[in-house]
Amino acid sequence: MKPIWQTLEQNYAENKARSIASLFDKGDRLARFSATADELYLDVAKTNIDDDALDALLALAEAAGLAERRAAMFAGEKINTTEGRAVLHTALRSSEAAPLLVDGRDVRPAIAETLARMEIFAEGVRSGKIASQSGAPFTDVVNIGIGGSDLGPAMARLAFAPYQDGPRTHFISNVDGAHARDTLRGIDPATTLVIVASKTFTTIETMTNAETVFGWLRGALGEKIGTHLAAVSTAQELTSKMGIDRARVFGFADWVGGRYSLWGPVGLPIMLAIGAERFREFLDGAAALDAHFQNAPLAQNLPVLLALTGIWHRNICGYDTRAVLPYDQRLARLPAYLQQLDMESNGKRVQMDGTAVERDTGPVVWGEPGTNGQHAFYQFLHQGTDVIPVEFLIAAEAHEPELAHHHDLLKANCLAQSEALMLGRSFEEAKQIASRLGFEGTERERQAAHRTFPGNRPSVTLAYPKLTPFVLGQLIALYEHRVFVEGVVWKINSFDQWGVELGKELANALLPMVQGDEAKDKDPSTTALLERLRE
Ligand SMILES: O=P(O)(O)OC[C@H]1O[C@](O)(CO)[C@@H](O)[C@@H]1O
Repeated sequence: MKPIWQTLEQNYAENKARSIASLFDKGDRLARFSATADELYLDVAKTNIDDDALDALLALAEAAGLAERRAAMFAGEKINTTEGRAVLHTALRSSEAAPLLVDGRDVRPAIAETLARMEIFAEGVRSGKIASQSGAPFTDVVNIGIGGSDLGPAMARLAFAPYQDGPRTHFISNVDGAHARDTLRGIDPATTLVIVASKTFTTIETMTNAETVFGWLRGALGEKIGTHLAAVSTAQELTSKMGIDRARVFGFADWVGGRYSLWGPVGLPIMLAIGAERFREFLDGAAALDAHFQNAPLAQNLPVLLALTGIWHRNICGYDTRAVLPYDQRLARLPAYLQQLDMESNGKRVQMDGTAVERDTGPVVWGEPGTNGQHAFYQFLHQGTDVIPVEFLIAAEAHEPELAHHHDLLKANCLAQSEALMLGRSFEEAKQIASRLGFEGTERERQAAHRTFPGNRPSVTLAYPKLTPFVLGQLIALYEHRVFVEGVVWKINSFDQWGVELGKELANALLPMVQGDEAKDKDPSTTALLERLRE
C-alpha cells in the first residue's frame, strides 16, 4: 500500500486545477463534507478535498494514533512531555463525577471547590455584598494579565456584551505604559476591583502593570487597598508576597496551559460580567464539544474535520496562512485569541522525540471581522497571487431583532464571499461586463483581465444559531481540539512554548543597557539602536 502522505500528494497533483464546484456534481457531497455538534454546523465542502482525499486524511489521523492520544489527554496522562505535565483544561468544564487522577490524586474536588469560590465571589461583587472600601458597589473590574491570562477573557468579554449585567470589565496587558494609562483614564479607583491574573505570577509585563495599578489605587484609597484586589494564579505563595489576601486568590494547577485557561479562574472577569449561571452555560458548551470530540466517529467529528482540512491546506496544498473571518462583530478578538491558541501551540519545529519535524507545522493565523475585512484585504483573497484558505463564522440570528436587516446583510455578505471565492468569474464573463461598460477591442480584453476572478479558492464555514455562552464554549473547545489533532498528526508537543523564552532572557539582559549601562557584547545593529533609543 502507498504511504498515506504520498496518496494525498498524488491526489492533489492530479486534481490541483479541478474546479471545486464540480465536486458537487457527484453524489451527496454535503452529507460527507459537513457535520454538526449540538449547536455548531461545519461545512468543509467548498474545498478541493474529494472522497479519496478525505479517506486518506482520516487514515492519517488514525495512523497517527489520534484515538489513543485523545484518550491519554482526557485521562490526565502527562502528554506535555517537555514540561512533564498533564493537559487537563477539559477537566475545568467537565461535570463528570468519576475520579480523575493526576499523580495518584483526584483533581475533581479542587476544581469544584475553586469554581464554587469563584461563584460566591463573583455573585458577591455583582450583588454589592462584596463592596469597595467605602461600601459602594464595584462598578468596574480591571484585569491585569497577558497572553493566556488576558486574551480569553478579553475575547469573551466582547462576545458576551448582550449578557453583560455586572461591572464593566477592562483589560491591561501590554507593558507599554500607554495601555495602563489609557485604560485607567475615566475609571474611578474608589469603585474598581483589580484582578492580577498570571499563571506563574512572574511575568514581567503583568508584575509591572500590577505595581502601577496598585499605585493608582493607593493614590485614591491610601495604603490599604486589599479590598480592591484579587488574584488568579498557580503560584499562591507569590500572590501573598504581593499582599493579596488568600481568600481573594483563585488557584489552578500547572496542568492547565495558559492559552487553555479561560475555563477556570482566568475566566473570573467573564463571570463577574455575566454571572455564574451564564458562565456555567459557557462551560457546558465546551463540555458538550468535548463529549462530541471523544465520541463522534472521526468522519463526522468537527475538530477532526477542521484539523484535517487544515492539514490538507498546509501540507498538501502548501498554503502558509489561514484567515479566520468571523461575520460577527462580537468575535472581533477571536483571531487574536486563536493566534495564541494555534501559533503558540503548533508553531514548532521539532517532534516530541526531539528530531526535526517531517512536514510544515502550524500556519500563520490571522483575520478580522467581516464585513470590515471586505473593504481592506479581500482584494488579496480574491485576486492576489497567494491562495489563502478562509474560515468563515456566522450566526443565523443576531441579538438585535430590531436590526434584523443588518443581520440579513451580514449573512448575505458571508455567503457571497465563500461563493465568490469558489466560483470566481471567468474571463468570458468579465468580457461581457467590459462590453456593457462600453469597452471595445483590446481595451475590452485589458479591462476584462482586471475583472476576472480565478476562483477555486477554498473556504470552510461554521454556522451557529446565535452567539450564546453555550455556543462560544463550543466554538473555543472546537478550536482547541483542532489544534490538538493537528499537533498529533505533526507529532509535536502542542502544550509547551519554549519559543517565547529567548526574547524574555535577552530583554532582561538589555534592560540595564536601555537604562544607561554601556552596551556590551551586542551586535553593531543592536548597539546603534540602543544609542538611538536612550532617552
Ligand atoms: O499567565 P502568565 O504566567 O503570566 O503567562 C502569560 C503568558 O506568557 C506565556 O508563557 C508566553 O507568552 C504564555 O504562554 C502565557 O499565556
